Amino acid sequence: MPDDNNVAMVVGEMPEQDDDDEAPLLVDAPDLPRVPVTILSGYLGAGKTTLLNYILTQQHNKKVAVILNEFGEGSSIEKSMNVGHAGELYEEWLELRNGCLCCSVKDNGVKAIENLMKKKGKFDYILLETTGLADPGPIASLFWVDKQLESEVYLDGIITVLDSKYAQKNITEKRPDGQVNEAVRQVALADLLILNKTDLVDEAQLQFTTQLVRDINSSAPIINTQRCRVDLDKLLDLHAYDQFDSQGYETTLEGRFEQGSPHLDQRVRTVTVEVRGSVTQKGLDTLAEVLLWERSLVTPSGEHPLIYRMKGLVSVVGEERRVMLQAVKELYEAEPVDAWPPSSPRSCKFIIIGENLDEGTIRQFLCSLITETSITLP
Ligand SMILES: Nc1nc2c(ncn2[C@@H]2O[C@H](COP(=O)(O)OP(=O)(O)OP(=O)(O)O)[C@@H](O)[C@H]2O)c(=O)[nH]1
Repeated sequence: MPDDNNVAMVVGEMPEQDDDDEAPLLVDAPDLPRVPVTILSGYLGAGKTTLLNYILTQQHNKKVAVILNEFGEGSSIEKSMNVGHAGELYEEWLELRNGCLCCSVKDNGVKAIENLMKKKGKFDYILLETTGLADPGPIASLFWVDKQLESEVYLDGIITVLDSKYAQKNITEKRPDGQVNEAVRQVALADLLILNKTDLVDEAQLQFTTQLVRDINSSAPIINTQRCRVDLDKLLDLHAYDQFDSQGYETTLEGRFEQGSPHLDQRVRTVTVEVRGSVTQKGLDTLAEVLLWERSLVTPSGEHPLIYRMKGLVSVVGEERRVMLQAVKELYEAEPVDAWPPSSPRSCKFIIIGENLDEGTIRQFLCSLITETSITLP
């Protein structure tokens, strides 16, 4: 049983509903050394393998493992890879000259990687390349593991590579089933966006594509590259899932009045909200239930918001520390991080990316969870 200071560390999908009003019983997670996993996402031909090759050949003093992912794709999609040696498919670990490792994993999940680590010894970093048509959401869920399960790996972030020449076409393409297409999902879930192949477009097209991408995900930094050449410090150790992205929040705020370039599918966008005051433990539970699990919020046009990604930094009644919220689809975590600065007024900040987000509806809902001063900030 945790003591009262150890509140609020929740990870979970939709739990069995309980009738009582009790706050979740939570303990602080053990702090174990763990290996970061970066998911490399991006549409077909955007430059994911080019980025991998680039990282592997840089000086970084890290023993990096590259994993070609076929998670969630059934058993045998054969992708020829050319990391290190053109055209070969690595079923087994391949050791590169600089000590880096490559392999292709067909089993699902963290366990497969942990087993591989047992066989090959620990490495410092894992890069996981997804297939060009993969939705990174379910893959992120596999690696975003409850700290209390004491996994040896943790999700550092999702990097999405875009082809500057074709991104506009890929993003605006309508799927026959009316669903949001994969290119849009890959942009929405990114913690870092690499706008690659800038040599193939002029300044006007680059700006147009940048705006298109910003309209979907206005919190992730965008880096323009040729052949994915980018400072490794900007790619690795993002800690996107264990820190609140204050810079991303500010960027989104700055960009919010510029949103609205006329791309064809504006269903997916980013909304930022700050509400002054504190939320109760019960309010936190309601937030996850209504926004993520039941999806019971209704916009004026009768749609239900679908959250792809949510990040928050909130004040919780009775908790002296700031509480960080992280969510990917239905997976949700709330964890106290650090003390509130003494002079800083208590507030709750959110960055939300998803479908059918109506800012007014979301703001009103979040205000309804606040028990103390419910002054809405501009
Ligand atoms: N002109 C130009 N070509 C590039 C750039 N970056 C990568 N390419 C080329 O684009 C092609 C596709 O790059 P890959 O790195 O294989 O792309 P990918 O995302 O791994 O491709 P898939 O795995 O098939 O989805 C290759 O021929 C690269 O050499 C760039 O900045 N400019």
